[in-house]
Amino acid sequence: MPEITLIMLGAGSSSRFNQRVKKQWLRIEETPLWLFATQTLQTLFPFTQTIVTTTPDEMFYAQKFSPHITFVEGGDTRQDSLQKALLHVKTPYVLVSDIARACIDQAMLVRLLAEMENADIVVPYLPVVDTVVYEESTINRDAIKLIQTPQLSQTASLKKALQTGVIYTDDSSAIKAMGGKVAYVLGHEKAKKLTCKDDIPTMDCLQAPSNRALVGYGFDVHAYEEGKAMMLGGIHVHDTIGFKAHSDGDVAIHALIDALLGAAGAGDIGELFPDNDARYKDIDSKVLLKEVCTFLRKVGFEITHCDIAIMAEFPRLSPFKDAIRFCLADIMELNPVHVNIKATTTEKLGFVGRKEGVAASATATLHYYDWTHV
Ligand SMILES: C[C@@](CO)(OP(=O)(O)O)[C@H](O)COP(=O)(O)OP(=O)(O)OC[C@H]1O[C@@H](n2ccc(N)nc2=O)[C@H](O)[C@@H]1O
Repeated sequence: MPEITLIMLGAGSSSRFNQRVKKQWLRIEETPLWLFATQTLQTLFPFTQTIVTTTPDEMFYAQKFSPHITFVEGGDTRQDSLQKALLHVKTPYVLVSDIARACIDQAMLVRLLAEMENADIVVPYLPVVDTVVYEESTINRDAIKLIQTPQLSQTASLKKALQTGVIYTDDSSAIKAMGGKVAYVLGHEKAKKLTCKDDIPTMDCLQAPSNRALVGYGFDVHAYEEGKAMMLGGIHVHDTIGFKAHSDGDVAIHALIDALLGAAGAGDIGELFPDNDARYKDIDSKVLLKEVCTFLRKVGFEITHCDIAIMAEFPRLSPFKDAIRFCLADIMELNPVHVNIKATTTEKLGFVGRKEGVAASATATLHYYDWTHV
């Protein structure tokens, strides 16, 4: 069995998809597209290693989906990402595909494998069936090939071809420019690339996202600190007694952020915003909440509900509950009725009862972005 590494290129900006969600993160049932495309190919061949390129800000989250994939930070261009991934390839052959081509079939891969020892690269293509006019002249359409991926290269040839510094739109162009041998095999209509949202209905291998509700839980505590304002739920609730914290100490927002991250399986607030990072010194936690909501929508979630309980003997929060609700609803772009705020004392018990600090817990509910109605 030939040793082949699979490289899946998924670090694109998804700009032409032009939705809040990036196309890489559309869910097929509960699987993000990048993992669905990867697993589709992995079921067709026992690759020695699988490498996925992703953007730096999504890397931490993508890694939570599989311990068996090598994740590599992508570059500014497809070719940059490919060259970074190739640094990790040790096998004589490499299959390079775009996660946007998610519907690859076995027969197409078999055709690529059949030619792999006869060329530097094997490339799937589609013939042109329409009449083609080039600069007002009709040209011979039989001479045209519409190139697809995945493309199967001899690793050494591909690495060498990309060293010239010239930017190519695909691997075969680079190898051809180097004088390498290119073998063409018939591709498949199904292997079309998901580029714009209107392409979705043509991707017949994609199942609709799950409609399961995903619920997360968060909890945080902060001690009082005199000499600073208290921000709670995004609202200024006291002038001279605030919270001891690296940020503004908004314990309600921190619990809410942990609940949102929990529902997505994305870890906790301290992983995203380390409390020793100068960027977050005295930061307004509303900024952190907005960043988390934007990230969650980018990676394929809709935010549907949250419920926060604040445990405090001081200050009295009833006068602020509605202001907190509307403030957080605005940041999360939620109907305020779906942002519930509760406050309770602990009947003088524990650190809250002794007025040493405030605790907050929260739940948050997410759903997968439903692309079937795009
Ligand atoms: C908001 C920030 C940023 O300014 O700081 P504060 O303003 O609260 O101080 C932080 O995100 C606030 O993170 P938070 O998670 O509440 O702080 P901590 O309780 O100290 O935990 C910090 C990090 O250490 C990890 N941690 C915590 C406890 C523990 N026994 N083992 C751990 O590994 C947590 O997973 C977390 O990622």
